[in-house]
Amino acid sequence: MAKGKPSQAEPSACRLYLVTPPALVPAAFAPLLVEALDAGDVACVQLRLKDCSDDEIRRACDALRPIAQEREVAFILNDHPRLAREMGCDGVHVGQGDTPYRDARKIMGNDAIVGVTCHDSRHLAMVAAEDGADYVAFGAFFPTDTKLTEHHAAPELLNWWSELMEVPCVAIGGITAANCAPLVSAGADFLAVVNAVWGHPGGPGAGVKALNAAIAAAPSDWVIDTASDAATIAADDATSTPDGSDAG
Ligand SMILES: Cc1ncc(COP(=O)(O)OP(=O)(O)O)c(N)n1
Ligand SMILES: Cc1nc(C(=O)O)sc1CCOP(=O)(O)O
Ligand SMILES: [Mg+2]
Repeated sequence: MAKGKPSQAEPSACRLYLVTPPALVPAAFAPLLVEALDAGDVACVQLRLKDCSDDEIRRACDALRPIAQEREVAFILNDHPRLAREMGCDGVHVGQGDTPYRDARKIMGNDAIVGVTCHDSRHLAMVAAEDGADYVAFGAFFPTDTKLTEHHAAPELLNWWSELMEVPCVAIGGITAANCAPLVSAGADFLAVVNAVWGHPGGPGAGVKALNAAIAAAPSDWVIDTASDAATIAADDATSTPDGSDAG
């Protein structure tokens, strides 16, 4: 995953960020990961195993990390900076209840990617960016069955962030090919998905293709429909920059 911010002039600069299912059998999952990564454009893969031992995570890293890195796709481990460093991952993702960003950075070193969950909070995102995070993640944008979520983010947050900040932003939570356009148009640099790829009825390759196509087709301009207080997108030259106090 490129650490620099993609050009604002390219509406399709938004890229896919795959997050694994929370439980998997590495030998069975490896061909599915190959299928997904060979189907289209993917910037990075996050290994997100919940309720697994360190050794189970090590075994999954050994099986899956080379598949991503051989394809120049960044391999990021969720939650575990020490394991991420030990296992040669390209980065780590930490949430607000995990190892604090500054400790994760010390463990991983300056060249690694360290991303931070910021829920729907402008304040958390500003702090993470000022501390040096490589990306901030906002969510959940839509209902999801993959994880119990307490926070709900709206596309306006992505638009505000991308107008103001250089640090890339990741959108996560219930994102599908059918609903992702407003997030792309609002300025998301990456769309992080689980079920839209691993649960796609046509298989993960079809999931990646559908998301790549939806990202490419998303309108480039962002308009707020103030009458309904909902974010709507219009493919015209109008621009709007929502500005307000921190909701988070
Ligand atoms: C890209 C991305 N964004 C958010 C999360 C969620 O992290 P966290 O809040 O720590 O919750 P868990 O994923 O650890 O359950 C993420 N993993 N990745
Ligand atoms: C891991 C995770 N974090 C979220 C957050 O809001 O921080 S939502 C989420 C699950 C994303 O899975 P799916 O694409 O299947 O909805
Ligand atoms: Mg976490």
